[in-house]
Amino acid sequence: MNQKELVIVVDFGGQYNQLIARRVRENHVYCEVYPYDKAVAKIKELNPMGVIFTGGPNSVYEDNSPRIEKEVFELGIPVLGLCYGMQLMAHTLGGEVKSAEAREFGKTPVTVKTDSPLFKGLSENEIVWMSHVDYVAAVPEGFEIVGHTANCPVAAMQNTERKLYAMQYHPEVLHSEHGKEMIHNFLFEVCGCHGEWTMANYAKVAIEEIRNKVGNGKVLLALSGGVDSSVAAALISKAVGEQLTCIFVDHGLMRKNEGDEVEAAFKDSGMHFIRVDAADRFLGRLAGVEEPEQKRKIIGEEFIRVFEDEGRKIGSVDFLAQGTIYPDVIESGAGDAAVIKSHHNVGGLPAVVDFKGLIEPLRNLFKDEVRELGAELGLADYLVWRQPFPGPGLAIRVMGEITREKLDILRDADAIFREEIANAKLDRSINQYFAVLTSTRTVGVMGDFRTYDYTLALRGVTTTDFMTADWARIPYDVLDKISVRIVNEVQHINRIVYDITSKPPATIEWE
Ligand SMILES: Nc1ncnc2c1ncn2[C@@H]1O[C@H](COP(=O)(O)OP(=O)(O)OP(=O)(O)O)[C@@H](O)[C@H]1O
Ligand SMILES: O=c1[nH]c(=O)c2[nH+]cn([C@@H]3O[C@H](COP(=O)(O)O)[C@@H](O)[C@H]3O)c2[nH]1
Ligand SMILES: NC(=O)CC[C@H](N)C(=O)O
Ligand SMILES: [Mg+2]
Repeated sequence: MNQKELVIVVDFGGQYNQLIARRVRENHVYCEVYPYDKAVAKIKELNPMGVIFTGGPNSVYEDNSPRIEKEVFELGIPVLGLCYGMQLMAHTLGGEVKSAEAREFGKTPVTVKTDSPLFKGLSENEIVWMSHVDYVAAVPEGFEIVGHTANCPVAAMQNTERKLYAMQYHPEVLHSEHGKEMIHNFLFEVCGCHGEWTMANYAKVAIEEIRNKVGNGKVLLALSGGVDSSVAAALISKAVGEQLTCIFVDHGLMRKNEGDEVEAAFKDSGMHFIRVDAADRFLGRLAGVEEPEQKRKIIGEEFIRVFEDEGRKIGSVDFLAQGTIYPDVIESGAGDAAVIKSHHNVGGLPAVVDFKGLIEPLRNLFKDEVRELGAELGLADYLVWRQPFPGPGLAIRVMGEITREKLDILRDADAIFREEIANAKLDRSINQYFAVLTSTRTVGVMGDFRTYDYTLALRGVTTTDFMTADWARIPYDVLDKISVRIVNEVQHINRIVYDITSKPPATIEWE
């Protein structure tokens, strides 16, 4: 890994911080994220090419808002402040930050100075994504304003001599139309990066690291057959071969036929593979539980207990490996970010675990990077391009209490939905699609009889990183075919709705 090309993102608690890291990496510059209170020590230790401050929910003029040591601006390393990061830069260096009367939110036209290195190659009028109430009312001495909007006097500022730059908006979000170019400009025009970091390098370093950590020990990998754990399996197997055993837990919350499909895919892969039938365990513990976070925690814990039991059977297993990726970590509330959902493999992990250590070689990667790595490792296309399926499975797609009957209804409906999406050749363009069994019942009429049955919701989204998503525009005739088939073929569903919310404000899964 070319550490010379490192950029450090300083996390002030924004929800999209990992996206910044991702944008940097898209430029083949390696990037790591550190919380604001540990960042300066890391910056001094690692001497990165550049530093980026993220946004965050606080206001700099409040007493307990996150700060950073002033010396970070004096190290001669370029700094780019975004949103809260810009406000903090202004505040720390003697500028003024105030609260505005109204929030500026959403796509906003901005006027920029194209002679700033940040805007090289762009036009004077750009569209950017704003999300703030506070604004910089006066820039610090030595700074010039290089961007403004109708409501925001300082949308971008710079001090080229000290290599300090800032933007009030979020270039990392795709809604900022040339945000990628602005980040590229910071990396290449300001920091002087060359972009030499690749997935082939990542694989090489990760394999080395796993080997060193594991030594002669044994590793148990939680393998779901999904993209992440399949890629983790390939990586760990390359690193420690026979020392790896893969455990697939069939928790009774899988989609139709999925258990058998996963078994078929891995049984003859050359890796040690064990399928555990744990449906009774999981469904027993989930009986009567309605609250989504509680379901997630129970599933997270039960997974671990199953792995521990299997570990004991194999004897002296040292490490538990999981296909955890960056979004799992951030959405479970890493650093100062709010907890949106406890992903079973992170926030749902019990405090006491019967293993010496965890191995999570994909913990810093985004979904599309994982796929790129999978392809690099020679994984089959159908595994690399599978749509993601959450570890808690159908438990978070049956709203409220889970019963075997509801699971069966959902499985059948979901299978029809997936089949028709594949028939319409939409399975690559819609990145995730599934059915949700709501707990709402409504009145219908079927063959002259009154029915009082469940409402099924269909969800389809387009996204690359699963951190933000748009609802998929599935053609009406495809939706119609799906609706007719499900109501005809699956008992106890008499109404179907299609989810037309993006993320944010909704999430992809319903629980
Ligand atoms: N049924 C399962 N059996 C064993 N391990 C599992 C199971 N479901 C999830 N896991 C573990 O939890 C991790 C996170 O689950 P997650 O669904 O995010 O990833 P994945 O299944 O590997 O990939 P994908 O996101 O494509 O579904 C997995 O990588 C795997 O280590
Ligand atoms: O392994 C997982 N364990 C979980 O607990 C979990 N919750 C959500 N997801 C998946 O993560 C992506 C984002 O989902 P949300 O927008 O619903 O948070 C989507 O791809 C979801 O399917 C999970 N995956
Ligand atoms: N998104 C942000 O970083 C917001 C920063 C600050 N809390 C504001 O509202 O202006
Ligand atoms: Mg999965």
